[in-house]
Amino acid sequence: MSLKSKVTGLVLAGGRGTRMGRVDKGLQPFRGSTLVAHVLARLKPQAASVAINANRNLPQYQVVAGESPVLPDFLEGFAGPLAGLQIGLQFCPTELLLTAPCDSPFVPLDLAERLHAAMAVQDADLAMAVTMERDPEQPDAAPYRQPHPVFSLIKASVLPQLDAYLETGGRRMEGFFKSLRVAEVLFDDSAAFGNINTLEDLHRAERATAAEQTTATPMPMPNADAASGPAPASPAAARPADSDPAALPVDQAQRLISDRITAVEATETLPLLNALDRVLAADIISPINVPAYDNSAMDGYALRGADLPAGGAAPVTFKNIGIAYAGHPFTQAPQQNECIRIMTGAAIPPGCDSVLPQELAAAIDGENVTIAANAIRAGANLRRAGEDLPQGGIAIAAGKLLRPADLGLIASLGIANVTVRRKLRVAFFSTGDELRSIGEQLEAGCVYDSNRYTLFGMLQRLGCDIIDMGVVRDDPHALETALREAAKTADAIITSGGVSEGAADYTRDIMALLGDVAFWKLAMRPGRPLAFGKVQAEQDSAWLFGLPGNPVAVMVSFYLFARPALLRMMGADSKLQTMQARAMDTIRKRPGRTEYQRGIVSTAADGTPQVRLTGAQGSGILSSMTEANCIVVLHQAQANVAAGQLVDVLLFDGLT
Ligand SMILES: Nc1nc2c(c(=O)[nH]1)N[C@H]1C(S)=C(S)[C@@H](COP(=O)(O)OP(=O)(O)OC[C@H]3O[C@@H](n4cnc5c(N)ncnc54)[C@H](O)[C@@H]3O)O[C@H]1N2
Ligand code: MOO
Ligand SMILES: [Mg+2]
Repeated sequence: MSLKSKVTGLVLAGGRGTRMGRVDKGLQPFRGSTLVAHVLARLKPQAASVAINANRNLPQYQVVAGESPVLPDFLEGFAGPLAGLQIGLQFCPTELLLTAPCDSPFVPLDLAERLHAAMAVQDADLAMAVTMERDPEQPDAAPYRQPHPVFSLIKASVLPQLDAYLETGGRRMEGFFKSLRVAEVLFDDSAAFGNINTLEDLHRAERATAAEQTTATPMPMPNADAASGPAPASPAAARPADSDPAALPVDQAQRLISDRITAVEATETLPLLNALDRVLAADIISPINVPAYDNSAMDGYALRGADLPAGGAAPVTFKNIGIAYAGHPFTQAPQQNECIRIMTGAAIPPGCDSVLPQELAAAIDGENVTIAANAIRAGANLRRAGEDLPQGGIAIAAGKLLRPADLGLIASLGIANVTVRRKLRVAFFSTGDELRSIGEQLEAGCVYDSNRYTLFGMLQRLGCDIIDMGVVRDDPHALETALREAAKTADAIITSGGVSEGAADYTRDIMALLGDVAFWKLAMRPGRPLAFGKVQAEQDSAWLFGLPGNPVAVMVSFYLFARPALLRMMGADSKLQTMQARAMDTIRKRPGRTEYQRGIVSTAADGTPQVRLTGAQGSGILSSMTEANCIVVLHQAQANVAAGQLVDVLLFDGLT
């Protein structure tokens, strides 16, 4: 049963509109229709049916609602959203009710899906959206959690509890929620939950181009009309007041991305030699003990430990009765004080449990081998059956990116074919009118496109199937075509450029039009702007990573955001390995953002790791990137680093 068939949508439009001069908020004109029509249009694809809760102007709401019901509160006197929720639950013909207020024209299109996922995992009665916000007055202060109780998915079965709560005179949503098991779901786009509270907010949002509202475009997606022409209003003025450009910390952005991304399902079974650099889809279970039998770790003499003098205190002489070679076992058990000449890897003869390395024999005289006092312990120099891998044990766990050692281990088990995840398809292109490809004439004001080459290299290293889509001009139609084509063929799309606020950068507008894409300003340097979300092209979709255009920023953003996400899609572990090294010089650093500085890690005279920066750290300076073998990570709260202090270092690990 699809989720949609279990969900009834409810647009909450029953308020008094106090902050909007008592006008009926939902009916305010907005982008060619009304606010409530936008919310309705965004809930409809997520629900079997949708109702509107309204207490005034019911005929007008009915016009917007069409066939859908318009439900006035059951309680008297504008009792607030809980009264709307009550009538919604009374009406709700399905298991679940999805609510959104009438002044949130940008409500996410995956609201039901994401709330439901959390509800199921946490066995909750209700799942509610939360966002991380920053105080615009105090940009350096820690972000805080902002709950959005009116954006909730609620089990219809909680109605008796709500009735009881309202009966006691309770009117606050948070108060009622205290009696429920509530799951909170972190959404990354504050603007989507930005209600339009004042007429001023409304006019500001109305003036904005559709595209600047990022995830905000109502379904169905606007056509080319909306995609043509530059954005007239300045983006800062265009976004709702609460989508403050305050920067998002790196770890939060990483979590927001990883929360949404799942591994591709499809797998394929390949001959072992073709599985290098692929991600194992199922555990490799050892069909045998490795080693399969007890064998010698040394060339020497196999003997019975019991024949060594007690405490090993005296020399002792053994009689050699035969030879065991690797592949040619000696099967006769020795008698007391007899030994067998044995080679490394040969099976230990029956009854033996110790090996004397031949160089430790005090004397060899014909078949007599004399062992000096204390030369070996009983049990020495044996490799026991199963000591590497026991039969039936997990030899390699699913999710491992197979490297040469893994191929060797799998081969040691006699396994010929392995099941791996299918390769990821990643499309990438550069954006910008100033870009020229190698071989083209470099006119004044132009630069050669380097990002496509760094991206090519990094994607290739990750083992993706790559689709190089070249340079796309700063032209809305070309960008739309490229993004659509990429969404049809690829699992992920990586673009560079156009994600900041520049006037000729159409990338943001088009990305927003084609999908549910958030534009972040991150508290980091380089790599401040980043776009992330899903681009849709009919039934197909792909995750989009819109990386900044500056040549070093694109690499750092790839490394920190795209790479872990792609690895996650590949079903692989994505942890980045850091180490610590001593700063060789002072490093200037401003608290409040994470800085990633290019460095060279080396070994100091005392053998410990040390690091120095590669020089100019501008985000366009690629030469200092090529010299580097690591990134020095200067954390958000960190200030200037004195020479000799330890700093965290991310090794490139072959990626760059
Ligand atoms: N007013 C503001 N301006 C900028 C901000 C900001 O917050 N407010 N952020 C700055 C930061 S930080 C970065 S990073 C850049 C990112 O800008 P875009 O992603 O929009 O990239 P473009 O403007 O298209 O290009 C920036 C820069 O990089 C060069 N570039 C782009 N693509 C390539 C390529 N494929 N190969 C080589 N070089 C490339 C391009 O020519 C520009 O010089 O925005 C800042 N501005
Ligand atoms: O951070 Mo931008 O990413 O300085 O180049
Ligand atoms: Mg550009």
